[in-house]
Amino acid sequence: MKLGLIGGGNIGQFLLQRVNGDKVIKDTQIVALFTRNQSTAKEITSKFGVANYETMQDLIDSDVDAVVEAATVEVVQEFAATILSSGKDLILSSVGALADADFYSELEAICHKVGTRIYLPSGAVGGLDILKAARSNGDLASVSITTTKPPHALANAPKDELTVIFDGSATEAIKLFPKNINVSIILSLAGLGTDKTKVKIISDPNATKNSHTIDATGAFGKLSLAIENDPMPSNPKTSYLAALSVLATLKNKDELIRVG
Ligand SMILES: NC(=O)C1=CN([C@@H]2O[C@H](COP(=O)(O)OP(=O)(O)OC[C@H]3O[C@@H](n4cnc5c(N)ncnc54)[C@H](OP(=O)(O)O)[C@@H]3O)[C@@H](O)[C@H]2O)C=CC1
Ligand SMILES: O=C([O-])CC(=O)C(=O)O
Repeated sequence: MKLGLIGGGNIGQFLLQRVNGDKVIKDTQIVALFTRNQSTAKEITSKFGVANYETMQDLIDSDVDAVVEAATVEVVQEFAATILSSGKDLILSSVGALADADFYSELEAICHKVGTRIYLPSGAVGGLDILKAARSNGDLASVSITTTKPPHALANAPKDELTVIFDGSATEAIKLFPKNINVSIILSLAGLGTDKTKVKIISDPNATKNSHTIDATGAFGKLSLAIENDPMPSNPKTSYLAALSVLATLKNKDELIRVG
C-alpha cells in the first residue's frame, strides 16, 4: 500500500520512522508528504525518501492508495471531502473535525457514493469497544472524560495552580481546545454523541503525564478507565499512545480477522 501523509510533525515523523525507516508494516510505505513548513519537508524527504508535494491537490493526484492525516482539525475540514471524493481512504489523527454533525454526514455521503472509508484510530484513550457494545442495544446512559495535563501542554492555562479550565460538553470542548481534546470526540462517536458527552479539562502544574479518566454507565454496568499517558518528547500536547494508535490502525487496515 502506498500512503500519502499530511503533517510532518510529531505523529507524522513517528509514522515515517516506523513505516519507512523500520519497515514495521509489510508492503506498506509512505511515499508522499504534504506539510506546511517547507524546511521540515526538505529534511523529511531526504531522510525518508518521500516525495514532497507543495499543494494538497498534487498529493491527491499522485498514485497514493490512502492518505494519513497528522496535522490539524482545520486541515481535515479543508481537505477531507476532496481526498475521499478522489477515491482514497482517509486515516485521521485530528478526529475532532468530525464533531460537526453536518460535516460528518457530508463525508459519510461521499464515502457511500465513492466507496471510500474513513478510519478513526482510538487515539490517546481506550474503552471504545465497551461504549460501542453498550450503545448497540441503546443501553448506554452516561459518558464523561476528565483530562489532566501540565499547563505547557494546554492553551492559555494558569501556570501555578491546579485549575479546571473547562467543564462542559464535547461539542464546546473541541471548539475551544482543538489540539487537546480530540479524545472527547472519539468517545462521543463511539458513545452518546458530542452534546451528551461530558468533558472536564484540568491544568495541573505538578502533572508530568497526559491523564484521561473515562466514566460510563448503562445497562451493562459501570466503566471506569484511567490512563496516564507519557507525552511525546517532540510535542508535549500529544500522548505517545495517540501516535501508536495511528500505527496500529495502519497495521490492521486490511485485516481479515478483526478483534473488537
Ligand atoms: N486522536 C487523539 O487522541 C489525538 C489527536 N491528536 C491530534 O493529532 C494531530 C497531529 O498531532 P501532532 O503530530 O502531535 O501535531 P504537530 O503539531 O506535532 O504536527 C502537526 C503537523 O501538521 C502541519 N500542519 C499544520 N497546519 C497545516 C496546514 N494547514 N497544512 C499542512 N500541514 C499543516 C504542521 O506544520 P508546521 O510544522 O508548519 O506547524 C506539523 O508538521 C493534531 O491535530 C492533534 O491535536 C493529538 C493527540 C491525540
Ligand atoms: O494526546 C492526548 O493525550 C490527547 C490529545 O491531545 C487530544 O485528544 O487532542
